[in-house]
Amino acid sequence: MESIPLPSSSSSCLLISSSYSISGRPSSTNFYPHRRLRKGQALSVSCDYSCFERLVNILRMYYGGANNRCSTLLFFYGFVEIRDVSYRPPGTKINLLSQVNLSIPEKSFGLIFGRSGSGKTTLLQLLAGLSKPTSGSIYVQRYSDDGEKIKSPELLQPERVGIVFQFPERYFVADTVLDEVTFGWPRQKGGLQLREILALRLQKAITSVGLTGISLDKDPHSLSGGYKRRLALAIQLVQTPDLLILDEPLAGLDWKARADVAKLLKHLKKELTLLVVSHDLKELASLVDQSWRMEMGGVLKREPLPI
Ligand SMILES: Nc1ncnc2c1ncn2[C@@H]1O[C@H](COP(=O)(O)OP(=O)(O)OP(=O)(O)O)[C@@H](O)[C@H]1O
Repeated sequence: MESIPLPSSSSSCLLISSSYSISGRPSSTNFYPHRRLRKGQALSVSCDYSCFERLVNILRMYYGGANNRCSTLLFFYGFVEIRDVSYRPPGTKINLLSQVNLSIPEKSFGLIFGRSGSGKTTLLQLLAGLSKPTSGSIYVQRYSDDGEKIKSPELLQPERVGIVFQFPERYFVADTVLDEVTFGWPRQKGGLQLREILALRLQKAITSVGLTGISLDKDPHSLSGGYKRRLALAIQLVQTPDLLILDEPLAGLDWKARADVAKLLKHLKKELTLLVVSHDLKELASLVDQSWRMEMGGVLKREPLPI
């Protein structure tokens, strides 16, 4: 981990939390290029890999000056790693996945494509913790910016993973949008703090998927196809996952809804790691940072999109 010592009188720090996002909390009014920050307001800047280095240099210049208020500038980034994972359903002799390796950086967009029946959904189910690998492991590893591993790998906790299945609207169970999003939340009255946290999470999820114009009393089944997908995303986002996996997010939508969902995914990529299985390569191509082909027999190969 790189740490740049800055004046000891400083009381706030700027933290680079991954190779793609930068966040900080100024202790007093501060200027960030083109932006004034109020006391206590968090700064979050996202960029794709190509602009990361430039952004870091700007931050070094800006926060490295004599009047800066940062005590440290830390660089580290995390990867979700799948190592040598094989999967054979219990009671069978067929390997559906064979020595799969995959590494996806935080806050990036990975896409897995490949023929029907090759094992893509099976891999997503392992990532979501719905089944366990027969061998191999799935974990989160943090690295410093010089590529050194920081502490031991952490197991990828299923509660930190959101999964949106193919045609998620088929699994809607509630009569209102609000009940659908908050399904499974504690029904007893929690403390004020818990209720505030839940209300904030709800508001953030609804806003980030663009459902603010929709009444929370509306029947989820009466929404348009695109809005049903937004709702399915909100249901997952409200759990604040680190990794969101999506199985065929554009399937069955008309062209307008497909374009809307693709735009929404582009927006979500700034906030969390997305791993998507899709046959809709052209529509998602502009979002993709890394792609893999799943070959029959569950063999995964890193490969550019064939378009
Ligand atoms: N529990 C199971 N027992 C035996 N075979 C299974 C089991 N689950 C899935 N399969 C088989 O594993 C193969 C891979 O299925 P999977 O759904 O992962 O493929 P996929 O690449 O996602 O396909 P598609 O693109 O059509 O969704 C298929 O041949 C499927 O029939």
